[in-house]
Amino acid sequence: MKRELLLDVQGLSLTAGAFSLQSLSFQVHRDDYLVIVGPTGSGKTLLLEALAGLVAVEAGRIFYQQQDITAAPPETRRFGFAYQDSLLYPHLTVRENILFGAAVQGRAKAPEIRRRLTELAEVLAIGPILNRHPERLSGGERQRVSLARALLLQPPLLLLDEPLSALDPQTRAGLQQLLRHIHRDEGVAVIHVTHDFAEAMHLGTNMLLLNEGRLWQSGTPQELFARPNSEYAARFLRVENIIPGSIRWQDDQRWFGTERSTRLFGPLPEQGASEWQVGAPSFLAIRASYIRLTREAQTESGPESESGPGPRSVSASVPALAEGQAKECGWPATVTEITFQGSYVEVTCHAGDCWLVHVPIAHWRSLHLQQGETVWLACQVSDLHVVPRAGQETSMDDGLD
Ligand SMILES: Nc1ncnc2c1ncn2[C@@H]1O[C@H](COP(=O)(O)OP(=O)(O)OP(=O)(O)O)[C@@H](O)[C@H]1O
Repeated sequence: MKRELLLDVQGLSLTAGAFSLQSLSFQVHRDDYLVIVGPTGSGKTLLLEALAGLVAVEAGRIFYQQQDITAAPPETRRFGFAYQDSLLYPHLTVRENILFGAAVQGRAKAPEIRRRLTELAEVLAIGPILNRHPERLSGGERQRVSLARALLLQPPLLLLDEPLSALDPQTRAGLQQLLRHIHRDEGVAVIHVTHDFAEAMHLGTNMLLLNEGRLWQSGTPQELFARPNSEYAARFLRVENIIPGSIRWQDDQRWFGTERSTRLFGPLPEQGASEWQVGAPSFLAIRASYIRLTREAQTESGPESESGPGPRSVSASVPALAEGQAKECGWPATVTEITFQGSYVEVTCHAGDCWLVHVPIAHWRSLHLQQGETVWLACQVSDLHVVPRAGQETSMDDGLD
């Protein structure tokens, strides 16, 4: 079935003070839940405001259902918009704030609007505060009122700017369920800015990573999670293992040679191989949860080099694989630190390079590991992912939560 294209953003650029959004292009289909992530000040709110018509676009075009709405006034766009800081009218009660859009259209007293208000008041648990004024609300209450206002007129497209950031974990989980329901069952497309990685993974069907007003990477959240396209994306998306080294060519295949331990990992998967330049300084980027930790030690082996034994290698041939089993590479390491994290245990291991491994609690219980022990680490060859090394180190302090 052909997917319905709702929003088509082509080369959108604008300037706000010293900041600029630079030629952003992306599409939103009716069945999309697009999450936008990026460090603070990367332009996420400005982008939502441009889509809503609240700031002027300097170049590029925005099409909504094939209509050019680039210069259309905000009230004609019919998008629901829940702001990060709620922006509720202080002189109006919560009820009047929620009904504001309907009142502008002369529909505040319409039976279907009243029904919708009652429904939203119930699911958002704001019934008891409908007659209060915004200054007497908590941050979480304000966010829920803001969501109710955005949802009242059942817009085809919802723009959400960190709508759940001030909520406690339980309320947040409830509202995430509500947003999923609105998206899946009411057929509402959503564009949702968030700093919360778990939220982005849970809700998003697509993801945009913005940095300094530019589109850095787009794809499904799972793609960005497993295969960030740059050192910046890997650090921002909190890939735990970013190991320096370079691409080596051996046995007609690409391998990753680490700088410190001089181990070869591979052969690297074909996917992405065209971007992996042999000899180029790069990083092996692997999630801690993609590495398997076991007690039994295996023997390392690897590609035969014409010039005799090369650096120690960890290859797909070790350990021996049954037919149909995913190819793995493995290497020995020493446990240096063990940290309990609730549902998993983070184990720091040294093998020339430092590796972080996340071991699920159920597996951990049978391991009985101590600091100083030698273990065997392994990952699927298909999970070996290489990112180019940027000119300068990027701070990790502003990544996702
Ligand atoms: N009206 C304005 N005039 C001048 N500069 C602005 C204006 N609006 C936004 N900016 C600047 O544009 C940059 C991007 O702001 P924006 O609010 O879009 O970032 P953000 O990615 O949403 O950040 P956060 O995650 O902190 O909410 C910031 O440096 C901000 O100070």
